[in-house]
Amino acid sequence: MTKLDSAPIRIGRIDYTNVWPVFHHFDPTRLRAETELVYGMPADLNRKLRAGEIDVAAISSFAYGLNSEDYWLLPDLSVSALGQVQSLLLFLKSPLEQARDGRIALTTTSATTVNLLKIVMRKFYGGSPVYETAEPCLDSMLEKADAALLIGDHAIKASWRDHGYRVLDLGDIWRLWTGRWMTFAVWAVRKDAVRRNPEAIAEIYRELVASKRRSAADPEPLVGEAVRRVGGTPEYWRGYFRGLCHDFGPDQRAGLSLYFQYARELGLLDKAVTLADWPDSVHA
Ligand SMILES: C=C(O[C@@H]1C=C(C(=O)O)C=C[C@H]1O)C(=O)O
Repeated sequence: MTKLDSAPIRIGRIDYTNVWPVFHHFDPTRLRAETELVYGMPADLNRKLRAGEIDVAAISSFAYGLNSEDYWLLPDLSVSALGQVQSLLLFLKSPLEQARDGRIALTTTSATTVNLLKIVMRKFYGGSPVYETAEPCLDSMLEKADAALLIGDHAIKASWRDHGYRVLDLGDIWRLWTGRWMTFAVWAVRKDAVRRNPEAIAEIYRELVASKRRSAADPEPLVGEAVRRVGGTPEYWRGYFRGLCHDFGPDQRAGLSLYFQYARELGLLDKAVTLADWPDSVHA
């Protein structure tokens, strides 16, 4: 065995509640493979997977589109929704008519949703705002901008505040204009990591799918933990998890393909994207 073969597999875990169903029952200590969990915001994990600092991760689906030739998708895992998500939110300080050609602050943590917002503004609303990237803090973002985009738990916590802003849910808008599902995150593995250690990746994959199934069968443990760790009510979290889908079937793939097509039309991506599943996962 070479040294590389025995290095732990580094698994990226998005530090937002939306991925909990896939990770909640995933216990790395039970695996035969040696692993290390790396927590981060989606944008950090996108960069780390690209740089080979981690091997397999939940990442922004847009980041898969940028680097698809180096990655395989772990089949049937995603963070998707048909319509409202509750954690991909544009907070409007100014009327939409003004924000459309005004100034919009984008959270540093996202890749999929910032580009979804660009598609929405250009293609659906016919606007061309100036974008600036900012740390995910609603108050400082809106000091100078007409609107602010937050995702994940930052969006959820901001939505609970008595802020007085009009709020648009990007999942809702995508469904309204396209009728499609949207996929915000996928699980991707580096092709070189699979070549080095196919059995370990297969084991990790099996355990992630098992966790997803257990969570879908009984979300209550996740609901309880979300209340304890993030706040809010059990009813809120039941509704939140119900609105998310962690499968990646034909409907989700069709929605994501349309998003990639629009992103390419607008020059946000410079090539067409093929959704390529890890072929050996069938043996996992
Ligand atoms: C549903 C969500 O999906 C996500 C959105 C992402 C993005 O915009 O890049 C990346 C991963 C997920 O966290 C969310 O953040 O609330």
